[in-house]
Amino acid sequence: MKYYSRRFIKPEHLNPANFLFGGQLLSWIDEEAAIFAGCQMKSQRHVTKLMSEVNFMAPAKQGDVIEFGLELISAGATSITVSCKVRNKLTQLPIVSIDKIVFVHVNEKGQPAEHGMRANAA
Ligand SMILES: CCCCCCCCCCCCCCCC(=O)SCCNC(=O)CCNC(=O)[C@H](O)C(C)(C)COP(=O)(O)OP(=O)(O)OC[C@H]1O[C@@H](n2cnc3c(N)ncnc32)[C@H](O)[C@@H]1OP(=O)(O)O
Repeated sequence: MKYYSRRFIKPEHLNPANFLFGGQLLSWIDEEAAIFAGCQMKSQRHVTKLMSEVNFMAPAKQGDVIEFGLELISAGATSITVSCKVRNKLTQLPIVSIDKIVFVHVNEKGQPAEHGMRANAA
């Protein structure tokens, strides 16, 4: 798995327990994974279809730098599946893991459309 962007945890990202808000992290993951999926499919028009179990393994806190790992798992005719891991940049300790995020390439009407890319399960 290759690690791409990094984010710095600031006060506005925290929940009442003073850890990184889970919804904020999921929003970042969706964005990072969608860009990764777009690069794989060479698509700027795709939607998130499914996220498998989200395993929050350890909290992140203010001042932490986290990084986003993404990997292509498989590709179908219109969809691709990627996995995501987020870890602490400094300690490398895992923060969250999602085995499957499915993106579907769509046409201008929002219907599934072939992305023209084929890959075997990695
Ligand atoms: C050059 C480029 C530079 C990069 C440039 C990057 C640009 C970066 C852009 C940022 C991009 C922003 C990304 C926004 C991310 C959202 O915010 S999207 C918003 C939230 N998502 C939605 O609103 C989607 C709502 N759902 C839908 O519209 C429809 O369900 C969908 C997704 C169009 C699919 O329609 P459907 O009728 O269910 O489709 P269906 O034909 O049954 O299946 C289509 C594919 O999905 C698969 N599938 C369907 N259900 C499932 C399931 N439950 N599990 C697994 N797979 C499934 C099927 O197997 C099929 O795959 P293939 O075998 O063809 O590969």
